[in-house]
Amino acid sequence: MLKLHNLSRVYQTDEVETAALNSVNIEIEQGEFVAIMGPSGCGKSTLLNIVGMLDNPSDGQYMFMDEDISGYSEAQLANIRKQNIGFIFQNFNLIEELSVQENIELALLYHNIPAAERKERVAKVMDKVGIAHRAKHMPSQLSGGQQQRVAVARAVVGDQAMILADEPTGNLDSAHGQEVMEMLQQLNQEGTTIVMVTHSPAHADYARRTINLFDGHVVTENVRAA
Ligand SMILES: Nc1ncnc2c1ncn2[C@@H]1O[C@H](COP(=O)(O)OP(=O)(O)OP(=O)(O)O)[C@@H](O)[C@H]1O
Repeated sequence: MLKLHNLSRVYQTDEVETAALNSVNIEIEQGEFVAIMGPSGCGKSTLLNIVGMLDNPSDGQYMFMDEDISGYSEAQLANIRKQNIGFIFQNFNLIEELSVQENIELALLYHNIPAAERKERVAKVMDKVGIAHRAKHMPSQLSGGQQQRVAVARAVVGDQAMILADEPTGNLDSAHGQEVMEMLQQLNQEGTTIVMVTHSPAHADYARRTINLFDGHVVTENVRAA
């Protein structure tokens, strides 16, 4: 699915230079469920942002679906991203002015899908994540667990091949956190590639492989026995 080769990301501010990622080599196969762990500031979010094409590496190569996207323009990256990648964030990132249904449908507006089919897809995915009974609610009228379910629906409604989740359970109590993890597990079993940053060892256990970062380096990788 993707391959990072000697990839680095240096943040340059007035006085300091921070190497958030330092010559990282990572390969992720299609259909994998990978957890990224490590202490605060080790580069997890930076890594996820680059993998999600929201940020560019300072150095190194990024191959996505056998394409070297390292030198691609913003528009080219946006195109690949919209077709292939869904995002789930810790703070849900729903649009407050739009209903549940509209938040999910928004992800399809980039796909040139006729309105009737959009409605059908949105209805199907709302059913799947168990939020159909709240279709007309606004995000502020939902619990955190429900909001994250909407975010999961939005991430997959376009048949995205890969989901990037940045601490998806970070703002949820343990019961709702587990619900979200089970949803991700189910999507993975259906073939979606998942890359998830987490601080929770219990939630990392849902992944088949855990990549541990420290100071911008990959320090260890553990593969869970099947
Ligand atoms: N926009 C920025 N400008 C300057 N430095 C940055 C910027 N973003 C991140 N950094 C620095 O890069 C390093 C890696 O940050 P990153 O957010 O990737 O870490 P993280 O592992 O996700 O941390 P956390 O678990 O606390 O979210 C940190 O030292 C951070 O201070």
